[in-house]
Amino acid sequence: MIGNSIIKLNGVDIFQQAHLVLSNVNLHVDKGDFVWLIGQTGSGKSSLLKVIYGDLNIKNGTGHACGYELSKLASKDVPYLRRKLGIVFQDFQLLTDRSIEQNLHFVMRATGWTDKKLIAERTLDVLEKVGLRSKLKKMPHEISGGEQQRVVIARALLNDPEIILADEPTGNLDPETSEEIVLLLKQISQSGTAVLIATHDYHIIRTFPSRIIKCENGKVLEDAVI
Ligand SMILES: Nc1ncnc2c1ncn2[C@@H]1O[C@H](COP(=O)(O)OP(=O)(O)OP(=O)(O)O)[C@@H](O)[C@H]1O
Repeated sequence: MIGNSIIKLNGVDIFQQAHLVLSNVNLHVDKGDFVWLIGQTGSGKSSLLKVIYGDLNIKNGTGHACGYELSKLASKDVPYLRRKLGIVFQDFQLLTDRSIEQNLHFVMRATGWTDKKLIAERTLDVLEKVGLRSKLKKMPHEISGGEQQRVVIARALLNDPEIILADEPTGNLDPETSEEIVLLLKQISQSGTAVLIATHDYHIIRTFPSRIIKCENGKVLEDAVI
């Protein structure tokens, strides 16, 4: 980390194959920031997130995420970068054939946790943070959609990330449950973990006003308004 800076992109060009999706991207996200990411379908939101989690290389410019220099990121570094990022995406849902506890243990073992006592303690700790300690033994289908999303957030918190990246975290939820999820993410940001949320849900942005960045016409615009 450079000071309080968690994400720092300076003059970065982002390509999908030969197509320049976003040019001259300048973005700073600091510890504890809560940032909305908006933009029309195809405007480059996912591409920007992919750069941050090391799934897309940067061309030109300089980029840092959680202390890693993105232009020099080797494939072997990617799993370590990912441990510093909590990912809350539609594509990373819970494993349906395992309990909440087993879902969390699975990720912990995959990210290098071995001590059974520490695994058990951390599992309860993150479930406590999202208010679901009592659901430890439940299967995903035995809890609501909003509770499942809370477990996904708990899973993202396991390795004490510097930032949570969330892509449409309220996509499948009713308005009331959406507000509960965003309130939880807001509280997480207030405890020091930065939060960056890509969304098309302007209602939820109005409910939780904060900094908005927008992908538009191949640029990332700061202080966007909706
Ligand atoms: N794997 C890929 N190969 C080639 N082009 C791609 C790839 N993924 C995305 N693109 C293109 O890059 C551009 C930006 O796409 P991206 O998925 O970043 O947009 P988005 O803002 O996240 O859209 P949405 O809101 O639909 O998720 C689009 O023109 C898209 O067609």
